[in-house]
Amino acid sequence: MTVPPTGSVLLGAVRPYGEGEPVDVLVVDGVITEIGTGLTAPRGAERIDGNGGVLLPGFVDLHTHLREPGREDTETIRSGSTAAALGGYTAVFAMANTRPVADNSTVTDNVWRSGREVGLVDVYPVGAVTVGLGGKQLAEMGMMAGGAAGVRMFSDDGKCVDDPLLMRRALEYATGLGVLIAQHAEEPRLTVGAVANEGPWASRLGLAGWPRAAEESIVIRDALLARDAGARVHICHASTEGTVELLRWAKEQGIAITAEVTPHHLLLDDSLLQTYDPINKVNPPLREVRDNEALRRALADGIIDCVATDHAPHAAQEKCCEFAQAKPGMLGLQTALPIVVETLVKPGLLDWRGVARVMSERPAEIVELTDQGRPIEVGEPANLTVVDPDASWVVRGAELASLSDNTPFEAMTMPATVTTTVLRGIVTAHDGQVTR
Ligand SMILES: NC(=O)N[C@@H](CC(=O)O)C(=O)O
Ligand SMILES: [Zn+2]
Repeated sequence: MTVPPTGSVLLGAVRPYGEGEPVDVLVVDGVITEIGTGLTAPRGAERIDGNGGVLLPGFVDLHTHLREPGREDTETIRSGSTAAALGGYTAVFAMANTRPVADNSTVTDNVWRSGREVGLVDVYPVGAVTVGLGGKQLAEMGMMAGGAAGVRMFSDDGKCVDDPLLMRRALEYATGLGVLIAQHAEEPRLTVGAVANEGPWASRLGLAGWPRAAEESIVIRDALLARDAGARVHICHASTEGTVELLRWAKEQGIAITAEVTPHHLLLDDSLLQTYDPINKVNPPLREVRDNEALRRALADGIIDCVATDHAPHAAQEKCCEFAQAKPGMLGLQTALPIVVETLVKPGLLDWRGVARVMSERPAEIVELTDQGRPIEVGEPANLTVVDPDASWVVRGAELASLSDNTPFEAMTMPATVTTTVLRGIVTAHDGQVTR
């Protein structure tokens, strides 16, 4: 593996974890070398004024869809990396449901190399669990794990590995390889034709319901499979109150299960469907207010480990048709942090240390990254994000860096802004612009 480039920068007047008086943070060759006041930038180092902003470890997204290869009209590794850097991310995990599917090391290594070439964020390819996401035959996980990309997470996301025996084998195989399986928990026999949360809104609007049991039955099944296999399992985009209770139970039993929640499942509920606007169509579907509340509490108390965006770009023509025909998925990279501020920081459920935990530290731990999600201390790698906690802005899909516009937060006011992102000492984004 080639050594990645590093940079030197002086971040002036920042508040690590939003605590105390502003300090300067000096980064030399990608490593934090000094934290104090009145520091001067060595020759060649850039100086960025943090204006008293909150300094956090760079965010790590375990669930991003970059659409390259195959649908470069909707997102590329470059455009998605740009959105990620502007959103405060220093690492993203690019899901395998590309065309061709990332079920072999040629694809995963190419995604890895392209991410490095762009250089705005570390792009970690996720390998498919099964060949072609077909759910029938295990993919060559060992080859992908052993390739240049060193794939560390596998998922058929977009589809569930619904065959229990195959899932059991995948968990056993992954354990041997020391990698993680992330499950899109959806029992497909319960969601035939389903497009909206099963509940009063779906009934009223005549939309086919996606029952909670479709998610929860797979969550509990996979917890038990992981228990028996002595394996770790990660649950993608948890969306229901019931899933929270099952995760709580499984964790109490000592089962090695982790889970993520998306910003949209923290903030939005299925009453939005009354507009019939397919912009609000997503998998799993937007649920109910009680689910939003349960998911927020679960994130605050650690039952849900982290926030993941499920950034899912789609072309305008795939989002403007009938609700039932539209593609599911919504953008997320540039709005994730402000939504965490809105739903957790403002109500007092999380402080900035907690934000660092759910956006950076836990996701890095889950995939065993040793250079991300690290404490802001001398000697640590400088993957960092500066947030202006009071700079509000209005979301305009057309102005986001993604090649697609499908944000459900159009025209909403976001309460906070990522101002600077630093990857190994290289400023990748500052004041709304990427640097490369
Ligand atoms: N979440 C979605 O609604 N869509 C994702 C797939 C997925 O994450 O399940 C996509 O690839 O578009
Ligand atoms: Zn999914």
